[in-house]
Amino acid sequence: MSKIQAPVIKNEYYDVTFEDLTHEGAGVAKIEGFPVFVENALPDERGKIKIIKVKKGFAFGRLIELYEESKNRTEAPCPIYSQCGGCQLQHLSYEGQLLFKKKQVEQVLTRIGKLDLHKVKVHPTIGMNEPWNYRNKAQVPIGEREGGLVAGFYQKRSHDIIDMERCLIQQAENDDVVQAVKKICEKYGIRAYNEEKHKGCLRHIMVRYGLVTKEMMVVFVTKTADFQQKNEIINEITAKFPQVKSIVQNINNKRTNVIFGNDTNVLWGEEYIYDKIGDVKFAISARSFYQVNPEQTKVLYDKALEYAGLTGTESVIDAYCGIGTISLFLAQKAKKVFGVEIVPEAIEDAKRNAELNGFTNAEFAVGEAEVVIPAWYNKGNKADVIVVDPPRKGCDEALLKTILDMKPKRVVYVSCNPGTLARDLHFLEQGGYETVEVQPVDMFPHTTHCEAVAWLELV
Ligand SMILES: C[S@@+](CC[C@H](N)C(=O)[O-])C[C@H]1O[C@@H](n2cnc3c(N)ncnc32)[C@H](O)[C@@H]1O
Repeated sequence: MSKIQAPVIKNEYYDVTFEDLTHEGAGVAKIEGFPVFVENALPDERGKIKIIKVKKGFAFGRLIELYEESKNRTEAPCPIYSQCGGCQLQHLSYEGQLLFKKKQVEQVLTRIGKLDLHKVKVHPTIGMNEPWNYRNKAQVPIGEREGGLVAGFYQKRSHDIIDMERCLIQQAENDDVVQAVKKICEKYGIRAYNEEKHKGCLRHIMVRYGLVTKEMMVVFVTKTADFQQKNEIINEITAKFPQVKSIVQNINNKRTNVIFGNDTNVLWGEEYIYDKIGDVKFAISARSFYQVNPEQTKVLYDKALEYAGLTGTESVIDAYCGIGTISLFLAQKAKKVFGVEIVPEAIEDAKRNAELNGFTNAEFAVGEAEVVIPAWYNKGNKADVIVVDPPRKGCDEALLKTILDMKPKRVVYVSCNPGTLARDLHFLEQGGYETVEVQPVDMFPHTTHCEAVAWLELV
């Protein structure tokens, strides 16, 4: 069989029109039907590209010159946008980003979910009024340069750390604390961890901020437990930032890209800081999973609660419950909530959070949702409503099968990956459910990440 030749050649230049955006935010042009992906290009734009890599069914190009700009193009306000990989869509107007996310959901629901968009209402993406400074957690790698430390971000496709004073999607309070802590550590001669030599001390600084309570936590991730002059460093941080309520050390002695190690000790203050979403208060520890955009989290959880349609008589399962955030939102309106999560520490936090808010109708179990929930059902238990909020890979099939067996009248699916959402909705539709509505919520403005919540009814 003759091999099909790609109609493009590496290092050659082509004039193209961009038709679409990939889910990663690259512009898509077609040359004789052959897709070429180009960073920083937008649909409806025309320009000159250079082909930089040719693969079997597609190629990558670099934008050389724009002949015609999209009406949705805007100047990226961040001065380091082109170096940092954190945001991918700052060159697209915010309105354009919200449309892109809705379209992304619609495309996968049709292509993967086989859903008929005449029957399923996909709402416009709910965005933020002020889509900047929303992140409540800064997690910055630490490096060294002549005469000092650098705290910033890994340059795109490399492990070189670029110093950064301001991140436009970060809460300014977090940037202030990171910069000050870097300087304090510098003053006391703390050495940064060197990845290649596996030597040095400080690997990462993490700062968390409770948007409602204004409480802050500082976490030092170090190579070993030995952290010289920590008392002096703590004194300086607490004198400068009275809102810091907790200083924690995490030890990671491994040669790895994974940020945290297994050992975490409180160096000063509390083990937790607190924050509130709506009326519910949460204790957040250094390792807890807590949504990074608290303002939009409230929007997302309110929508999940609305889709759950609770009247106070229902028994509800919250699968993949983390520290019980959605569970406790549901507990406000349900008779009983049963939360399941794989991380034991998160379940301890969930139980503590239930107690903190005086909820006696929420119960939590540690384990894989696909094991715990079938076992619970086999013992004769049933839920009227099931809420799932799985990681990017979506729900395990064993859990989906149990949902089909258990037949709750409603399923609410909170998703951070439209592709797996569409796959799982298809499975549930095949088994007797009907998707009624899908609501994309912009949890991560200026990035390509897309969150959505779907409401399904048993037919
Ligand atoms: C997207 S987070 C949602 C957390 C929580 N609902 C929230 O909004 O904060 C997904 C959660 O699923 C947990 N997880 C991953 N695989 C799991 C599994 N097989 N069974 C139960 N939980 C799992 C993760 O630890 C994480 O806490």
